[in-house]
This record gives sequence, C-alpha cells and structure tokens, in this order.
Amino acid sequence: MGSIEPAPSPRIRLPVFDISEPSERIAKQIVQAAHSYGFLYLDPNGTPLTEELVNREFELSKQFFSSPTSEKEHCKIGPDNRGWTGMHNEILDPAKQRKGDFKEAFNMGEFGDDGQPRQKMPKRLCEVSTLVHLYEFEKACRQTMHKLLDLIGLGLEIDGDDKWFSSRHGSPSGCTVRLLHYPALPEDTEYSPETDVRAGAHSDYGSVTLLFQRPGQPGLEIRPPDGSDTWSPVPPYPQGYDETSMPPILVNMGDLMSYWTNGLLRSTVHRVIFPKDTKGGRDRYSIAYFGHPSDETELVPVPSRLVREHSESTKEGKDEDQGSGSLAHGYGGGMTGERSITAKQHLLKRLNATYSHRMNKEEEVS
Ligand SMILES: O=C(O)CCC(=O)C(=O)O
Ligand SMILES: [Fe+2]
Repeated sequence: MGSIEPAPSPRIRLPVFDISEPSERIAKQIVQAAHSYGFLYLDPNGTPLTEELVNREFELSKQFFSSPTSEKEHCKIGPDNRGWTGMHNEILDPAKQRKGDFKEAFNMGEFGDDGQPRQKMPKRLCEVSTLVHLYEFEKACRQTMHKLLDLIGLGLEIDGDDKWFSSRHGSPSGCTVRLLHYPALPEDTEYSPETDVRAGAHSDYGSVTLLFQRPGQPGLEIRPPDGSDTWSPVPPYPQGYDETSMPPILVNMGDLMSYWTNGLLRSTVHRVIFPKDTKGGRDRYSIAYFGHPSDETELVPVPSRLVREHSESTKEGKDEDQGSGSLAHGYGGGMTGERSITAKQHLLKRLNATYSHRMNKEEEVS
C-alpha cells in the first residue's frame, strides 16, 4: 500500500491593512489580527517601502548569494549575530529536523547614524551606492515598524502615551535585516518533506518582523489559531490581491511582543517548506526585518487596560513553552515569575539557544 497523504492544510485568510491613513478603527483591527493570528499583511502603500527599494534589495541579495563561498566566508556569522550563515548551519526545530535548514542567510545589524555598516561587509555589498541603498532600505523598514507600533499602541489603548512602543525602539538595538536564500533541490535529491525543511518550525525573537516575499516563491506556513497540529500556507499574495503590484509585506509578532503583552499578542510558530508541486525545483528568496526594542529597554508590563484584562483572564492558565515547534505560538508567558529583563538580555537568551544548535562546521553551498 502506498503512503497516506497528510491531511490538506487549512487555508486561513489573513487580513491586509492599508495604513496610509492611520485610524483608531484600523488600529483595533490590527491588534485583533495580532491577537488571533499573530500574522497580518501590510499594503506597501502608506509605507516608505517602494517597489523600487524592495526590488533593489532582492537584486543585491541575489548577487551576494551567487558569489563564491570563499567570499561569503569572509563575513561568517559570529556571536554578534551579524554576517553569513551557510546551508544546514542552523537548525530551528532540532526535535523534528533530520538535518539543518536548507537555507543560507546574511544578517545585517543596524547601520550607524553616519550611514555606515557596523560590521564587516562582503565585497559584493561594499560599493558606495550599494551601501547608500542598504541604509535607505533599513531606514524605510524602521519607519514602517514605528508606524505599525504606534497603531498597535493605539489599538491596545496604552495609558496616555501614543508613542509608547515606538519611543522604545531606538538605537542601539538588535534590529536586523536578514537576506534569505533557499536554493532549489537538484532533481534526484532524496528528501523527506516533513523532516527536511527550508526553515524549521520556530517563532521570532523580537517585537515585530516584516517579511518580504517574491511572486511565485511560496513555502511559508504558520500554525493555525485553533492550535491544531497542522500548517496553513501564507502565500506571497493573499487571495484577491492585485498580483500586478509587488506582494504585500507580511508582518508577524515576535516572542518579545508576546512577552510584553503577556501573550495577548501572539507569537505564532511558522516554518518554510519545499513547495509540494515543484518538488523543491525553484529557489526562494525572502528578506526579513527583525524589529527589536532599544537594548536597554526594560521589559516592564505594557500599561494597557487590554493587557491587564488579558493577564487577569489568563492568571489561572499555565506558562507556555518557549517556541516549541509543536505549539501554535511561542514565548507568551512573560509576566509570571522574575521580570524586568532588558530587551538585550531577552535577545541574548534566545540567541544562545539558537547558537547551541548552530553547527560549527565548514559549509558547502550548493
Ligand atoms: O523565508 C521566510 O519566509 C521566513 C523566514 C523566517 O521565518 C525567519 O527567518 O525567521
Ligand atoms: Fe521566522
């Protein structure tokens, strides 16, 4: 008898928000989506992230990843979480994966106020006009994050401070632009779709993540809100979206946002798989902007009636696990036990966990 096909993934319809005219109504809807799904789409309209800016970032990403391994190795990732990490070097869900993620990535930390990078940059990304662009892209991501955070603050009815979140997202911080490349699998490669994945199940560490996807390069899946042990695809274009323009920006809440709101905002577990129909025959490129609060921000409870009410209603509940792949959401049990760690301590804690799973071997990028 042939093998049994896994049950089809339930489709969920994430809302798309146009924030060109921010309002209380939109703010409430964003908070609702961040609570229910932990994920939502942003129409680039109303953000400084133009098609030109995003396309250029992807072009540079392609150029960098196509450079020889020896060049990329000059900028190998270190404990500061900046630089290049090669194929199978990270394993995001060690309990489930047979081998490391089928991906390579390049992390860029914050640029200085002078527009210069604070890390060793690869040859391909060193030209003056390239650095100017990379700085502009990072700035546009930061501005978009601030606008989104102000809407989240408004939707959460934060006591007397419209900029509660954004004023806590300055510099220095762990904010990172991450270029990602998931190479196509050669035709005859043996792989098992459930254990060999492009990025294992995980939740993000920071406050909010912006994710840029490319047309025709699907693969991202999230745990559905009902907590079931299935996966729902999050395609580059949501249903009914005008596919002649660039894909909307995907936003998700990270562990820190969940921690800060005692789980009111959901840090949803997600993964990236090889598309089932093309048998992994196509490369996927994506770009993530991981938003983090300023390093010294103390993670005291968010002063919001809604967060307080949520905390009351879940007081009886148990602490949740931290980012396990089998859960619908990540680290949400923030307000119990010891508190008041800083954003930097929070990030280091999570990075240390990842580092113990990073394999310190020489990588070959095929
Ligand atoms: O490539 C993607 O779609 C997602 C990447 C991701 O989830 C991550 O790097 O945290
Ligand atoms: Fe992620």
